[in-house]
Amino acid sequence: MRKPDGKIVLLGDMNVGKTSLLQRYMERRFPDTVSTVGGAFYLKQWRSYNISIWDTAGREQFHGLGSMYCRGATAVILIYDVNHPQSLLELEDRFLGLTDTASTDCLFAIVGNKVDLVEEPAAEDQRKDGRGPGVAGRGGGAPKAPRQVQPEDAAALYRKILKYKMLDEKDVPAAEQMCFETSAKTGHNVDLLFETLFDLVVPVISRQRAQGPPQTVDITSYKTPGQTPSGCCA
Ligand SMILES: Nc1nc2c(ncn2[C@@H]2O[C@H](COP(=O)(O)OP(=O)(O)OP(=O)(O)O)[C@@H](O)[C@H]2O)c(=O)[nH]1
Ligand SMILES: [Mg+2]
Repeated sequence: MRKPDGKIVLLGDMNVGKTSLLQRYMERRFPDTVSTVGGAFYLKQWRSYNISIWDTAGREQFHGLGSMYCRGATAVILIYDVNHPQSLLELEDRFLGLTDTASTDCLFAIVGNKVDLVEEPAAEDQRKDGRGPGVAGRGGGAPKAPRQVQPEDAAALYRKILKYKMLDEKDVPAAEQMCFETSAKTGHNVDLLFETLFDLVVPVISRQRAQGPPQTVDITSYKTPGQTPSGCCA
């Protein structure tokens, strides 16, 4: 098997839907999942590149493995559940530090999943008593609840990440481009998320290739002070 050219890692608290998102994209379905143990990856060919996409475990006891999975990552997708504000806070508190092992030009995307469970106040959904569709939801589907996390909260986290990584907003994709709301259940924005990232990752991979392997010090070209032509204090 050819070594992957790039690596994308999914991080986030347990139950936010990392495995479901990846399966929705790769297998075009929304199967029942079991909580991930360790990690697993898919290979995706995008143009002439092979990209590995790593699903990780959100459970606390596997936390230590996260930085290993992030090693050399070209992009990290940080996932939270739009119905659980704590899962967004965890991204900053518990997961961001794991990305210290990622590539220096690593890209970041922030994803609010399970948006299908959010009760949006659309005009046609308003009941005569002025309340929304209620916990029974529209069309008798899963119970919906008012939105818990605003898109601006995700954009604020994106900017914090840029600060943490000491990146200038001018040199990286804008928050609007890198913050998504998805539903692994309905497929909403799932292709957009992965394919936007693939398109952004490709130039990073080709830039890394052009630069070649990391520079090493060539000790044969090092001159001891005795060999150096004296410049000043001889
Ligand atoms: N309604 C709804 N449920 C979802 C969605 N995505 C995932 N789920 C459900 O949420 C639960 C957890 O999903 P997983 O994909 O296993 O979550 P995970 O982030 O991989 O969890 P860990 O492997 O424990 O870290 C499952 O019951 C999924 O069916 C979504 O977009 N909408
Ligand atoms: Mg999982």
